[in-house]
Amino acid sequence: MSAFAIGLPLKVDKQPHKWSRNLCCTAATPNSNLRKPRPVTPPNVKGGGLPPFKLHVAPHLRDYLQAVQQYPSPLLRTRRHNTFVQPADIILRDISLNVDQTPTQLDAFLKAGPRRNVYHANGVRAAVVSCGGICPGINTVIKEITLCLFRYGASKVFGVRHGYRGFYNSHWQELTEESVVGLNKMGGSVLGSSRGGFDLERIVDAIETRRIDQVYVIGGDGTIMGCHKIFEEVVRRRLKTSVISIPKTIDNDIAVIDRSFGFETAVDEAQRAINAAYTEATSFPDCIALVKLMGRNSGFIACHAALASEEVDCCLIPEEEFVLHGSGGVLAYVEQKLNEKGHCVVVVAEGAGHIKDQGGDIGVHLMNETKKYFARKNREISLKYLDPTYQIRAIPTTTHDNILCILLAHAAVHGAYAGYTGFSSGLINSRNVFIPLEMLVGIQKKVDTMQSDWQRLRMSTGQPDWFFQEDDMSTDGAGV
Ligand SMILES: Nc1ncnc2c1ncn2[C@@H]1O[C@H](COP(=O)(O)OP(=O)(O)O)[C@@H](O)[C@H]1O
Ligand SMILES: O=P(O)(O)OC[C@H]1O[C@](O)(COP(=O)(O)O)[C@@H](O)[C@@H]1O
Ligand SMILES: [Mg+2]
Repeated sequence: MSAFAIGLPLKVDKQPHKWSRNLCCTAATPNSNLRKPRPVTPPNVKGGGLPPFKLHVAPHLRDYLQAVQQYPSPLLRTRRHNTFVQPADIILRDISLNVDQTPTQLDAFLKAGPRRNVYHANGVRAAVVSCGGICPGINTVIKEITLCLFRYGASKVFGVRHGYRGFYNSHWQELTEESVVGLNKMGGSVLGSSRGGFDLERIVDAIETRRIDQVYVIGGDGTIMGCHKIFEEVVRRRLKTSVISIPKTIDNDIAVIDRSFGFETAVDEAQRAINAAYTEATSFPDCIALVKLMGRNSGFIACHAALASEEVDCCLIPEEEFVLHGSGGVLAYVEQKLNEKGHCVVVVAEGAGHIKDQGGDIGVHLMNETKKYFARKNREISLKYLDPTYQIRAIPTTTHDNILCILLAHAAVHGAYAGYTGFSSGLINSRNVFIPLEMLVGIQKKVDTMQSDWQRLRMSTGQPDWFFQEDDMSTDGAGV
């Protein structure tokens, strides 16, 4: 489906530091046939023109259904005209530039929001499903999709139970304006969720036989891969059905977007565990408190929670190699902290050291190795181990996260009504946009240990760069 994401040939001003005011690039706009790009001139800004950009346009029903009809938005009855998004409104992804370098194409996305014209008539039948692990905010997303759909005049909103398998395995639950009241106060997913059970043919059969016009899929990286397959099959069958993803992951590991909903809540909740760990650590002599947090492949929760708490001495994540033993290892560093201040707080993401991949548990391993290390030295320590992993994802959202859920849900519905499909709503530079699904498929976002978040954390905790100190691994045993 790469034809949908359009690379834009651009006229680039050859003069360094001066982008042409009249710089023009070709881009498919929402009203054009995507196979026939037409020129779009970025709006002028004071002091110069916008730099060249590459607009990632979401697929549209018109791309494969020639006869698809356009209607005035039902929202025109209740909204002022100037509150609608214009077809050429875009959001840039790259806002940090080095002006000494030749400008390159900047990634841009269609701004999310309601359009004046829609491609679904009154009486839409929609389905909503949530898949994968639970996460704070799923219920708010379900509630707001439902409410927004009814504002547009939808006739039926179905909740598919327990993830993808629910498309063909169980009865669908009807969602109404009344039934979603108060959902935002509840953790988990009112529809249930699941891993596994993805049967593409049966899922799209169910969508087709139940005459579903819009499918909303709430889920993480695995779910998005499934969602993209559903979209492709829907296109293959030439169904007039918009397929939309609302990215969900507590680990914040979805590419392109600023952050996923629920992440901030999880980081907040993790603070409570770290605070408890700190209180324990400072209440006993020579006390080490160890907190294990979620993050199998990406350590964002551990990194942000440790940074925010300012009470953590050491944070271990999957993205950074480390050694436990030896003079440059984690255990020697913990000992140094005990010597300096009598306590040490360690936060570890569950994927750190990659022993989870072999079925191990890094938290338990670290606890055991720490005990053995100090026993060998005949040093009495206290060790407190906290594992709040499930606790941090089973709660409702905090304020900002709840607003994010509302934005993402509404953006998804606006995009679907505007005829877009095969896209995800998402936040880029704090603005809601439509992201073609294919940009999210198969990529997992990781903490970049060369970038500011991690470097800031190291500056704050004072923990060393383990990688450059591993020459002493041999002194008292094996590494991780
Ligand atoms: N490559 C894939 N193709 C189709 N469906 C997938 C794929 N990977 C995962 N899924 C489905 O997505 C759902 C959720 O996936 P999972 O990886 O458990 O959670 P998450 O979406 O949160 O990453 C499951 O039903 C799973 O079968
Ligand atoms: O025990 P479960 O339900 O499989 O969930 C644990 C896993 O879910 C995660 O939180 C991520 O799941 P999601 O991507 O579905 O949000 C991982 O950090 C963790 O390994
Ligand atoms: Mg996943």
